[in-house]
Amino acid sequence: MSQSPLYIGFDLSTQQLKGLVVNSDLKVVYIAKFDFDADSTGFPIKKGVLTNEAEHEVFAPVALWLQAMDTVLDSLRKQGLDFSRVKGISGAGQQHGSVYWGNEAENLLRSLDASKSLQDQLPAAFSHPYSPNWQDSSTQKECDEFDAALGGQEQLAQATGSKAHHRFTGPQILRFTRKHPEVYSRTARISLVSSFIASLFLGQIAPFDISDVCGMNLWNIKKGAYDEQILKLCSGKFELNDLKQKLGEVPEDGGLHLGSVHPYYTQRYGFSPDCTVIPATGDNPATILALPLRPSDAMVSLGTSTTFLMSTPSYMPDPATHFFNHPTTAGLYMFMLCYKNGGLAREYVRDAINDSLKDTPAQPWANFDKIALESQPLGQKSSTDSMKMGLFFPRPEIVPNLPSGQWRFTYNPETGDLQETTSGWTAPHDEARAIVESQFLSLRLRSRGLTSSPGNGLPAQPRRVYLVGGGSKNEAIAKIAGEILGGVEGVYKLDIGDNACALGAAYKAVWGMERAPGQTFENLIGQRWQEEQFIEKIADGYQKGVFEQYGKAVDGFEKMEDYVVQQVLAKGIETV
Ligand SMILES: Nc1ncnc2c1ncn2[C@@H]1O[C@H](COP(=O)(O)OP(=O)(O)O)[C@@H](O)[C@H]1O
Ligand SMILES: O=C(CO)[C@@H](O)[C@H](O)COP(=O)(O)O
Repeated sequence: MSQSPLYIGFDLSTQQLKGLVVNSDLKVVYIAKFDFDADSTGFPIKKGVLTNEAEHEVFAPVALWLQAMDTVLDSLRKQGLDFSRVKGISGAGQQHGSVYWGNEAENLLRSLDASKSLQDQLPAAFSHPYSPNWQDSSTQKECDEFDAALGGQEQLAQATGSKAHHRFTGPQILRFTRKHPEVYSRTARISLVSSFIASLFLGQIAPFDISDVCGMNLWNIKKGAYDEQILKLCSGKFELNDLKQKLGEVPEDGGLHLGSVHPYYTQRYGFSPDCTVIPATGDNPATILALPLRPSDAMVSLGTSTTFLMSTPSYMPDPATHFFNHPTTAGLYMFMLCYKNGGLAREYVRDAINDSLKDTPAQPWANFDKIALESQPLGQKSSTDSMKMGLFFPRPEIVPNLPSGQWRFTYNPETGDLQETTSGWTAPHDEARAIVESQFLSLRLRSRGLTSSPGNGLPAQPRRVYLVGGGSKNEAIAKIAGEILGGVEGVYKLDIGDNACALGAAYKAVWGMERAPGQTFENLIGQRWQEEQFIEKIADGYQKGVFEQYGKAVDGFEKMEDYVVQQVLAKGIETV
C-alpha cells in the first residue's frame, strides 16, 4: 500500500467535532464524527451548549471538547487510519468562542502523558471551565462601549471589519473582566476555539489565526495589528500589557509551520514525529477553503444559521456586514453575513404546511418544495401586480438587529408603495416561497456592492453560487437562490455537503505542507481540483427578466426592513 501523505482537518462546531482525512489529491479517505448531545457523557448540554437565560448567556464546557477529541482520534484509529502517514493537521473552530487557560496550562500541555486521555489530564489547565458561545447575547453594555470607542459603529467597522457584536470575543472578554475579575487575574492565556485545537496538538499555546482574529473586534485589519485604543477598553480595570500577553502574537502566514505534534500523539496514536501543526482557523473562513473560490463566486451555507461568504480584494466594511482577513491569501478578504434565522425558520413553515395538509411525507420537505415551486415569484400574477414579501424570524435576528417576530407586506414596484398587511396572503402556503425569497433577497441586498458584471452587458452578479450545509440538498431552494442571486454559470452544491469546513481545514493543511515557495492556496488547490467529482450543478443561475424583477423587489425589501427596524426602535423593544 502506498505511503503517500495524509492530512487531517478538525471541525469543532457548536454541536459536533469532526475529523476528516484527505490525501494529496484532495480526496476524502476517512471521516470521524462526535455529536455532543448524542455521544458525550457527563455534560448536561442541549444542542452542544448550556444556557443562563436570565443573563442571555450561552456557553460550552471545554472538557466536553477534550472528550470529543479523544473519541474522534480513537474512532479514526479504529477505522484503520495509519497515523504515521499524517503529515499535517489543521482545524476549523466555531468563531468567537474563547478558552481561558490558567497558570498551569503550558506545563500541563508540555507534559501530556500518553497513557492517559486528554480529558483525564487537561481540565486543570483551564482557569474557567466554559467557553462563551457565538449564540451568547449577554454583552449589550460592552458592545455599546466598543461601538463608542472610536466614535461610532462605522468607525469600529472600518478598523476591525465589524461593528460590535454580542458574540465577538472582545466584548465577551471585557464582560469577563467584570463578571469574573479573580478568574481573569488567574488567566495566563486566552485562546479562540481555533487556536485551542492547534494548542492541543502542539502541546503549547498556539497563536491566533490571521483570519479568525478578525472575529474579536480587537484586530485593526488595515494596520495588521491589535488596535491599541480598543485593547485598552477591552482590558477593563486591568493592565493593557497584561491583556496583550494573554492574547499573544498573530503570525500573518496562514500556512505557517507552528511546530511538530507533541510526543503524546506519536506515542499514543503512532503519528510521525515530523507531523506538523498548521494554524487552525474559524469555521466560516475554513468553509471558503473547501474549493478554489474565485473573488466573483458566492458561497451560501444553509445550516442551522445561514452564512453568506465571498472572497474579495475589496475591503468595504459596513456596520451591517463582516470583513475578515482571508485565511490563506494576503491581499484578499472574506466578506460574511451571518443570520440566526436559517434552517430553523424554514422548518417552522415546512411543519405548518405539513400540519395544514395533515400530511407528513417520508421526505418532510416534499410539500414545502412543491408549493414553493408552484407559487409565482413574489406572489405576483403579473409584473405590475403588488409583490408579497415578509420577514420570518422565530429567533431574534442579527441582520438586521430585530427581535423575534413575523411581518408581512405588499410592495408595489411601480409606485414604491409599501403596505404592512396580511390581506392577500394565504398562510402558511404563501410562506413557503416567501421565506426562501426573504432570506435570499436579504443576501442580494447586502452583497450587491461586491459583485460586478460578468460582461456581455449582463447585470452585476456572482459567477457561481455554491451551496453547502444541510439545506444544500434542497433543489427547490437552489432554484429560487439562482433566480434571486443570479450566477452566470449556475448554482452548485459541494459533493461533501455538510463537511465543507472540515474539508477546508484539511486543504489548509495540504497547502501549508505541500506549497511551493510563494504558491497561493487558490493555485495549489486549483491545480488538483477535480470539478466533475467534487461539485454538482443543481440549478440555473441568472435568468433574464426574473433576475431584474427580483432587483425591483430588493428595493422594496430594503424599504420594508427599514420600516420594521424604525417601528421596533420607536416601541423600544429589546432585540436580544
Ligand atoms: N432536504 C432539506 N431541505 C431543506 N433543508 C434541509 C434539508 N435537509 C436538512 N436541512 C436543514 O439543514 C439544517 C442543518 O444543516 P447543517 O449544515 O447540518 O447544520 P449546522 O449548522 O448545525 O452544522 C437543518 O436546519 C435542516 O432544516
Ligand atoms: O458566529 C458565527 C459567525 O460569525 C457562526 O457562524 C459560528 O461560527 C457558528 O458555528 P457553527 O457551530 O454553527 O458551525
